[in-house]
Amino acid sequence: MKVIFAVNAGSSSLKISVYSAEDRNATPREIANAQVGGLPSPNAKLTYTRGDENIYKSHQVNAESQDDAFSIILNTLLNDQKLDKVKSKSDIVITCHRIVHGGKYESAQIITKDTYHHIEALSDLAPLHNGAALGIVESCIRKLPNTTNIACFDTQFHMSLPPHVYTYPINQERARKNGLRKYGFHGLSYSFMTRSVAKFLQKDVSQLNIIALHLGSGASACAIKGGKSWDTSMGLTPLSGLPGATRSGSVDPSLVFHYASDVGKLSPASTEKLHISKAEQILNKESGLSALAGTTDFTAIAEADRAEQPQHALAFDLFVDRVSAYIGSYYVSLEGKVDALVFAGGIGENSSRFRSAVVSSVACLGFAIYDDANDSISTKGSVVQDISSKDTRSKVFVCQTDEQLEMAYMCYSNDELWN
Ligand SMILES: Nc1ncnc2c1ncn2[C@@H]1O[C@H](COP(=O)(O)OP(=O)(O)O)[C@@H](O)[C@H]1O
Ligand SMILES: CC(=O)OP(=O)(O)O
Ligand SMILES: [Mg+2]
Repeated sequence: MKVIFAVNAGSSSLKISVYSAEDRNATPREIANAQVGGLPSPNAKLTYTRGDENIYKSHQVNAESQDDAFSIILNTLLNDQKLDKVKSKSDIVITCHRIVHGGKYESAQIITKDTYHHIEALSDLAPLHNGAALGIVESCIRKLPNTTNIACFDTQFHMSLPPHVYTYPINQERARKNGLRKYGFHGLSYSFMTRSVAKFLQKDVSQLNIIALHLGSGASACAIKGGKSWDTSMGLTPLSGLPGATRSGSVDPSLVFHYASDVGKLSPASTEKLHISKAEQILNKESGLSALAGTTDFTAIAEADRAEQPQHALAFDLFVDRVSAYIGSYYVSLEGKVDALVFAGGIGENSSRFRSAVVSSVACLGFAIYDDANDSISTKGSVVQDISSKDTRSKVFVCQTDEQLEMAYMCYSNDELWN
């Protein structure tokens, strides 16, 4: 029996799921799940579930960083007497980590000194993520000496992008030398969605074409052709494409030079290890929904009275517009052969109003939803839920994506990682 930890450091959350497996061929079974949301904050919220039992629903904790949140979750798990498979730190034999930027790694890797340094070198390309995730890897090396640490990359799913999609039209020698290309992110989520939707439709993964939307604090879209990533909206870094909670998404690159004269300088948030310019700080952390509406709480944005809070309405409409534009573009690049449009992520799974607005705006492509189904998505329901109206050619689904389960699945299905 092995106990696996799956650690997912998102930009605003830390999610850890604990799995047990009796043997190599058993499916990972989740025995506990803990999340700290609203990071970083002295009012962050801890949610903890053991089996079917909710222990904490929204318990206030002080977590100024992802690493603080990791210590809080580790202590919660170790102090829970009823979690009998995790009695001590030595019970945790595999810890898989979601690493957002993995450069050109095509598969999950055991973290050695070399892999660690390689991931560290990529940190500047994912300033909200890699550094935080590596801080947790370091904590695991220190605090869980029996564990093998495994890096599962957000980028690996997108290594199938064709050259005409991943290439930027810039000097090619410079592009190759500096690794300047589209990498794409949220790959663990897209890989989970692909497997789950194929299973739901009883189709072979290699026959599946979908337009998948992962809409969380970071938001992206992905065209999946024959079960593989064919195009995606994020690029060299997770900044491009759709706007996010605090990220601008794509803007005219020249905007940077007109924003203010000193944005090329190092941001005060830079550290010895991580160098970010003021421009990167502004576009990654001070833009997006928060710059438009003054909040990153999408429920508040979606439910606001349009006349009383026009800035909320603007943020909502702008997000609908950008998401719809990707759906249109990917519908064309998939030659109209689309099995389903799939919504996932904190916003995609929870905001029926947003799904409804997006699907209305792409109705000309033949998508339509059944309102009753859209309004009654249940987190206790199945992983994939169909919200399309009856007679549509292409389906609309909501998928409760699970990046942690995808990582556990990768470890279970890979001999090298398992042994
Ligand atoms: N019930 C809800 N209705 C609308 N939006 C929600 C709801 N729950 C969470 N969200 C939004 O989802 C986003 C966080 O998504 P999530 O995927 O958890 O983030 P992360 O990128 O940190 O993994 C936030 O913008 C939050 O406001
Ligand atoms: C890649 C990325 O933006 O991740 P998240 O949405 O978890 O912040
Ligand atoms: Mg996320």
